[in-house]
Amino acid sequence: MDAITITRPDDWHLHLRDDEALNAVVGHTAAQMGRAIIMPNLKPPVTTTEQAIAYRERILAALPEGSAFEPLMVLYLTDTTPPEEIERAVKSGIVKAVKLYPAGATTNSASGVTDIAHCDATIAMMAKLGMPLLVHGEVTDHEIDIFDREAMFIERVMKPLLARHPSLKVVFEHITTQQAAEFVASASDNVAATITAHHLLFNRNKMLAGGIRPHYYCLPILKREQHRQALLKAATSGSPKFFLGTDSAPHAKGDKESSCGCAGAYTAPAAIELYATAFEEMQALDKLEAFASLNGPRFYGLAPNTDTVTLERRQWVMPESYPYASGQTIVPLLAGETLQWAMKK
Ligand SMILES: NC(=O)N[C@@H](CC(=O)O)C(=O)O
Ligand SMILES: [Zn+2]
Ligand SMILES: [Zn+2]
Repeated sequence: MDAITITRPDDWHLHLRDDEALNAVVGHTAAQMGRAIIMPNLKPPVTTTEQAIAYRERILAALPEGSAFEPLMVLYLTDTTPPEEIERAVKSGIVKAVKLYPAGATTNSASGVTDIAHCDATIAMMAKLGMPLLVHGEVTDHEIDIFDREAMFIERVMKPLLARHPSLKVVFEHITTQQAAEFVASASDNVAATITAHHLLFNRNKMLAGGIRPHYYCLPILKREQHRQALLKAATSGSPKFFLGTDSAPHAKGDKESSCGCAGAYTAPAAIELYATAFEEMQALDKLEAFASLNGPRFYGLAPNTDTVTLERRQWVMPESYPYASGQTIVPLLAGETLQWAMKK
């Protein structure tokens, strides 16, 4: 196959940041995706419907002329988010989900949830109103090895949470392990997962063998090959529970190439091309459309996009960097490397 046309995809897990950074990155996603679920881990986080409405306006204002890209907003759950905030969020029509960051688990998660028990009434309201909970699924216990934090989260948090709220819609975000893929596949229909392109394409050797490569450092951290294989299998299985979420997470070059580098891979400039490469590895390009463009809207109760995108087998070189905020630059994943698929402009 030398070209493939699919319904325009959506990104069900995206970081756009704010202000100058937002202006620098939003065009990359808007060129490919019809919609995206916008992560609320700003400084300060987007914790209220009012803040989500204002953030959405800033995103719309930052879009290139004529773009039809639609940001879908998310609230950042805290220990003190009241159930009434969920009612306001549903009423607004623009907030599509609420995000659980265990406090300390990842970038800008300091205001996250210290103990999910504090959120019980609010989560009950979400279950009642059909508001999905998006989960960064890693325990934060410093005793737990960083490579085991996702698998441990399933046992310690995810299973008890679903036992208590069996009808809650849950998206296990950016899954990275065989345990998570198997858990989601065997859970009830209200449980789904996003998978990033980088976790489908790379194992931890890419980050650590023959030199430490900070642009491959993200959370949850890349795992061993066995887990990558399980993710590829899940993404290409045809199950509607798995869908595209890039977790494209921009950080300035200097904040990545540092003695204490930030977590996050910037994949937005070639998101759909990277997924096509991963699906081709499994000889499953015929499964790409469901994963990228159909399963996500179905889970969120939305219609698929009505236009299409075409991918061509054509080599191109990923730029070494793009402009970012405050005169800084941002290094995309696979900077300077040759990609095999290109989106037709
Ligand atoms: N994935 C990451 O490594 N980083 C994300 C946060 C997140 O999604 O956990 C970020 O905001 O930079
Ligand atoms: Zn996360
Ligand atoms: Zn993320």
